[in-house]
Amino acid sequence: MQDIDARGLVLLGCGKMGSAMLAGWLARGVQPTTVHVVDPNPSDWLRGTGVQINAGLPPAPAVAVLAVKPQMMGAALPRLAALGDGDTLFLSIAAGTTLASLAHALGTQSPIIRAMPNTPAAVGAGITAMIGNAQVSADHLEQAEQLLSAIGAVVTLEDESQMDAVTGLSGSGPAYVFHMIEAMAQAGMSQGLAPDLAMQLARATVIGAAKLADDSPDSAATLRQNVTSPNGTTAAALAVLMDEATGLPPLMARAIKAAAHRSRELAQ
Ligand SMILES: NC(=O)C1=CN([C@@H]2O[C@H](COP(=O)(O)OP(=O)(O)OC[C@H]3O[C@@H](n4cnc5c(N)ncnc54)[C@H](O)[C@@H]3O)[C@@H](O)[C@H]2O)C=CC1
Ligand SMILES: O=C(O)[C@@H]1CCC=N1
Repeated sequence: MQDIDARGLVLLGCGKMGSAMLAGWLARGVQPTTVHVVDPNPSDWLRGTGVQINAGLPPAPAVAVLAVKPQMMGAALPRLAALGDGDTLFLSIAAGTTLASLAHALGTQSPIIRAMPNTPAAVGAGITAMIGNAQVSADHLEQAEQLLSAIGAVVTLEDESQMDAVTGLSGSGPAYVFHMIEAMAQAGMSQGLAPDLAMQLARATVIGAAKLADDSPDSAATLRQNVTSPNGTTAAALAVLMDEATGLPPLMARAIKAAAHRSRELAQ
């Protein structure tokens, strides 16, 4: 992060994802005074970090991170278009906003990386996929890796067209798991449990299963089989969940297809 200490970092938009990233960078030792945040609604947390808020921007920061809603990009980008010295790396996490449209606004010679993180970034357990345009050097990629690894794992894509599927799978994915907690708790209530107990059991089950999946060398399929006694209760439930026509696989396929489709729509 030496380059950032010397040249500064600009963060455009500091909502849920911007603040998760900023918290990760500060925890990694980025100096607050080198970070310049632009956001019309700075949170109390942001004000307490010691970063520069809505002040003058350095003309050629090491990195400018774009974390506003895709619909806000049009209004927000002109502020950044004047920045950069040809070596300033632009890093966008906006869903659906393509490298081509970013280059159109920021200059076709600008190095730009498009990335897709997810909200577990807030606890350092995110996963981000990224891809850069032709102007991005190995140093830029390393810089982006350093910044994004402060909030979790990082993978590099081979082709930008993969980004819509990534957005549908891991970008939006935490919401599917949270909804599963809601649905499991609701189902427990339908079987006679009190709401608080049902929610406690559902949350703890998802957290425990996620930890086990993380710690164990076994595949998800093996971990599933380990729960499933022959002709037992789990087998009865999985017969419903694994039904080819009405089970979870076709439902999840439709959900992720809808998210990927929306990601493509946002690019229009
Ligand atoms: N929330 C999520 O799970 C994920 C979101 N993303 C992407 O991250 C981006 C930000 O999403 P969130 O953090 O969830 O949204 P958010 O609504 O929490 O944050 C957006 C921030 O941008 C600020 N803002 C609005 N207009 C602005 C302007 N003209 N200049 C500067 N700042 C401005 C708002 O005040 C707000 O603090 C979006 O593009 C989204 O597609 C990517 C991965 C996951
Ligand atoms: O819902 C959205 O559009 C953003 C992108 C991925 C997760 N949240």
